[in-house]
Amino acid sequence: METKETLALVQGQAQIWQQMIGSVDSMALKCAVELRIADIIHSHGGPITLRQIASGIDSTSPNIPYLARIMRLLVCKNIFTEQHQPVDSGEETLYGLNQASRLLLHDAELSLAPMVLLRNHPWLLAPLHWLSQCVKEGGTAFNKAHGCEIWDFTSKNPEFNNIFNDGMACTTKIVMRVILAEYKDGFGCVGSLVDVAGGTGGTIAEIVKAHKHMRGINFDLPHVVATAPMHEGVSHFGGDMFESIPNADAILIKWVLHNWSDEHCIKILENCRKAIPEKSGKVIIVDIVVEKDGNDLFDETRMVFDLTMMAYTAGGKERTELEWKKLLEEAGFGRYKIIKIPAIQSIIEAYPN
Ligand SMILES: C[S@@+](CC[C@H](N)C(=O)[O-])C[C@H]1O[C@@H](n2cnc3c(N)ncnc32)[C@H](O)[C@@H]1O
Repeated sequence: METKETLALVQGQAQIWQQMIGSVDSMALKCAVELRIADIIHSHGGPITLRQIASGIDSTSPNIPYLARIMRLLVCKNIFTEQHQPVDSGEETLYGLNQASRLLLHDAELSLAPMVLLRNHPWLLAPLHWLSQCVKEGGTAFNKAHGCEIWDFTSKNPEFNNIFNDGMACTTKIVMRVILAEYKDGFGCVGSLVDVAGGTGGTIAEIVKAHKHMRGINFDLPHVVATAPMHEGVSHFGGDMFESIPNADAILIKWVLHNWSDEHCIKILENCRKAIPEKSGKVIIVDIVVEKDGNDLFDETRMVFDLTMMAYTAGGKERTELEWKKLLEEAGFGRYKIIKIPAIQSIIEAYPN
């Protein structure tokens, strides 16, 4: 009979093994995206055999046993489906798409494939090896790994800049679908909207498309807007949010403040306040609100995001409601409202005093 101690030893091992090899799961996911496995299955219009997947891979001699092992893990992780059908020689396995692998399609309207490639890029994985050093002596893991801060790195490295912007743009499409559905009234009376640190303008383009009365301004660093495509109803503006922000009725700032320390956020939010009307203006923050004991589908992911902010940015973090309240008060926003949406982020509307 198993004693309490042996049971605890088994359970403890299982927990640690699972946590220890979690990075292999991410690598298998990256492998599937690089090999375009979801796209190959999709192009056949339904579940296919391993050989059919292999024949779609960009290689003259794909290793089918290796592919089988990758697929076995991804089926076990519920990323692809598996079904068995009888054939003359026994049975064969057919691999299909589900709600998760459909998000790995490269050319789909909604895809997380570019984000999988960004998050698992060696340039973003390297800083994670420096976490313990950061705990011992402070500093930024990204800087320790690469010798500069992340925004200097993106400005000097066009390849990483593109990978970064593509990753951001694909998640924008997904969260924007939710925001446009859940926050229609919030944009209704806004005549002009600046998207602060809006990347290549995908977010503001979607909002202007849905709210034709609105004038959209995409604001980001000059090297980012330099590569941004034209969007109808949107003008691009290159600049530095720590200096000044173009004037508008309202400001959107999505997935930006979590990159910065409280001191930096206060400076950005003060510049936001100067750019909007004192009485009718509002700042629409789209960012994570951490709930330690929550039971939402994204709660654990939100906490992991906090560690990535710690690794990649100088002082960035995911904040609890109390931390947001304090930050907004210090930047001169006396009132705020949190609107929960079915996404990793929430909407925080902040009004000037
Ligand atoms: C995490 S991305 C978010 C992009 C976009 N808001 C989104 O949700 O996809 C942060 C953005 O901040 C921009 N950024 C960094 N420093 C900035 C500054 N000083 N002024 C304006 N934009 C800045 C970066 O270029 C990048 O596009």
